[in-house]
Amino acid sequence: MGTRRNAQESVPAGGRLVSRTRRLDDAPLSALVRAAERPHAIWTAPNEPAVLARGAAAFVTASGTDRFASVREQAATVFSSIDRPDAAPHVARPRFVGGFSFHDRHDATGVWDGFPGAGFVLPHVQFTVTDDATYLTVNEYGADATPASVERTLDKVAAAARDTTHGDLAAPPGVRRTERTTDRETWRDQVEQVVERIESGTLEKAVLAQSLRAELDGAFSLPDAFDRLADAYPDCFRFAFRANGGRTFFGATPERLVTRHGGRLETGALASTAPRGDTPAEDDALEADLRNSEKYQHEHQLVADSIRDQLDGHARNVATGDQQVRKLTNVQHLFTPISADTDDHVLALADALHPTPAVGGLPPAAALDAIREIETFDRGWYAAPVGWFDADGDGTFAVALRSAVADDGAATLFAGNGIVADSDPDTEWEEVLLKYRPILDALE
Ligand SMILES: C=C(O[C@@H]1C=C(C(=O)O)C=C[C@H]1O)C(=O)O
Repeated sequence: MGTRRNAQESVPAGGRLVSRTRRLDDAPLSALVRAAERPHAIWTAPNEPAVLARGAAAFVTASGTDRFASVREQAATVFSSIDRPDAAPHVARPRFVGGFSFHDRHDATGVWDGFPGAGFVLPHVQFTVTDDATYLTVNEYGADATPASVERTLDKVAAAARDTTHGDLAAPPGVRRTERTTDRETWRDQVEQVVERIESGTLEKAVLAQSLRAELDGAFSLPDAFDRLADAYPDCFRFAFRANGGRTFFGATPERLVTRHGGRLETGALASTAPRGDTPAEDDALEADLRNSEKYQHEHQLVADSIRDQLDGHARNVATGDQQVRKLTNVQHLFTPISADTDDHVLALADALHPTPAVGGLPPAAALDAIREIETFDRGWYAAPVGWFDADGDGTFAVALRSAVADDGAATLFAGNGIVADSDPDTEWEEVLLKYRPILDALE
């Protein structure tokens, strides 16, 4: 993402962070995204402000098993020098936005060229969009950052934002041709391999995924794709991150990894999937099957129990809410909300929780081995944490599902499903295909 800096030169020492905020007249996110041309990052989540990042005041990268802690340390260096008026609106405070790779060992090559093991941008120009207002925050970091230069940028960007008009939603680019990393036969074989490992007692559950390359008829437009996802998946976390070479990783995921706000954390288990019905009666019947199925309940319970275990040492007073069914446009899932008290930084919580067995499996190490050995594509940032954090350690991370990485002419989509002892390869295949729908519908 963002700049060409590597880990060693991520954050120059001895800088200071100057941050100033101004409230703008009505400027909706969609119009700002259209005007931004090449935003570094876009983040929207249910019940929290949206963040749009243009340019980088600082960019931190990291790799390997320590990448969560490394990002936190580098960001702390930047935040420690902050010059920002006490009266500045808290909602528009500077936030790092970015994400992680799924695996500890990650190669930023192929479609993932430009996406490091961890990459977070502190926006130079940061728009924070709430239900009531849009704020413009300008951040500058360096030995020569001054309030005067920040104010000049504020003037310029605020004037340009006043002239921002909404612009029209164009027709989607259209998909000319699709190509799978995994054909149906290979998928059957992969599911059987997982089931064999489960039967031999080394594994309880593993999530198998695949990818789909879609060649586009027209040019990919992030603002259009983003607007379409907003219409179809209003309750999801929508995100987009742009890498150096010009590729964009984007999606609309229903899965919160964790939110930390003050001393409270919110997470949950989202696992087990059924299609939506064509009629209300059919939909109710599918929901009843999901709720009453021993297989789906087992698969779901493994995730909920594991999340509580993963929070051990990071949270107190862990409370589990009643199981619900989350209905999305394409599928329905079992969902169990979990909340707790915590003193940890959101990055420490994301580190502890990633990957939950909703996208990895159990036991965790055996599941990750199975995924690495059996899957025939590179997960990159798919199914990994994406989100934001601030100077206080508050933030939100979502699990980057229902996602794709796109350049001008093609998009690679990702989708997977949990495999347990009694999984049927053909049923799993159909469920996986449904998970491509959000992105395919935004492109076709
Ligand atoms: C792996 C994906 O989804 C995950 C797997 C699910 C399942 O196994 O039923 C359900 C929701 C997600 O936790 C995906 O969307 O690619």
